[in-house]
Amino acid sequence: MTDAPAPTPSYSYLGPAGTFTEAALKQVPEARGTNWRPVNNVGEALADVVAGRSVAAMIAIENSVDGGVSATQDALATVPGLRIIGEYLVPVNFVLVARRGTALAEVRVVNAHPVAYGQSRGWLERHLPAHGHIPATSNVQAAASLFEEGDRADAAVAPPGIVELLDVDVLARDIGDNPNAVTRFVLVGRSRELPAPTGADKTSVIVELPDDEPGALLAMLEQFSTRGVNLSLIQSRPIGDALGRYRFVIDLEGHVRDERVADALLGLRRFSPNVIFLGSYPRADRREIQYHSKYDDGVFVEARDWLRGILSGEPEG
Ligand SMILES: O=C(O)C(=O)Cc1ccccc1
Repeated sequence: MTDAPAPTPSYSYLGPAGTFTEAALKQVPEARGTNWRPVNNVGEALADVVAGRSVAAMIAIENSVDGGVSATQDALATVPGLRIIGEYLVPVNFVLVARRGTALAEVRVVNAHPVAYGQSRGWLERHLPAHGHIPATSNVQAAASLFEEGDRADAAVAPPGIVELLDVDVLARDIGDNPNAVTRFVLVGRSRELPAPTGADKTSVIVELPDDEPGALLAMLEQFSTRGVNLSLIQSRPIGDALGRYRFVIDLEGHVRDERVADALLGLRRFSPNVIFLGSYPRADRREIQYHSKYDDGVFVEARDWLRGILSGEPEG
């Protein structure tokens, strides 16, 4: 009897095909030749991972113009059991498209993904000052909706590649507020296995501050500064249960297998009522992490050995 072949794994991404999220997934070598599941939102992508329908999901987490994608940050804070396993960067720029024959002067209402809208607002306000906005689930869906019955929009903000997918006129190119805009995506799975350190890693955590403790924010930051750990992102998000309660989404330079990072996480864990470890993974830009030699692994190991010696009554050498 022969074993049945293992089922082809699936990866979830914000669809339909042609989105920037799909471009990010194309950068993942392990995803080649697998099933790709187009979904409508971050929640659906992560639910696929939690239920085991997909091994991982590609989700947008931050862009250089509009900042953190709050739906993603909040989902990572509240859906248990998720791990970030990789980071990918995609340059983004946008075109304004319409059904064939539409003139720019006729555009009253624009379909756009909220994050894309946030990045094209300057152009839209200058050229279509009285426009209305209808939110779309993705950049490609914004344009696809123009062909759906009952859609009230005259134009859509979409990726330049949309012209290969849909029969549209391009009313304007490069309508993004920043021509060098980049979106950062993360690949999120469930595996507890830590990727090996590469020397160019990031670690993501979400940390809650203790209530009503003066200086708590400073105490949190000291955990990093006293171990020479640099942060590449720190952003607060409301916890949502009461005014004035926040959690911090933090990306730090290094891998949890680096002694200085592990020691900083121990410090965080002692002080914070809730620390969520979201993963250690290679940085998208593969830039090697620089830190002072006084935070080398060997320095932490030596200090531990010294203490162990004291506790076990060894003579000091
Ligand atoms: O992946 C897409 O195309 C999206 O719709 C999400 C998005 C929105 C804006 C910038 C990058 C990704």
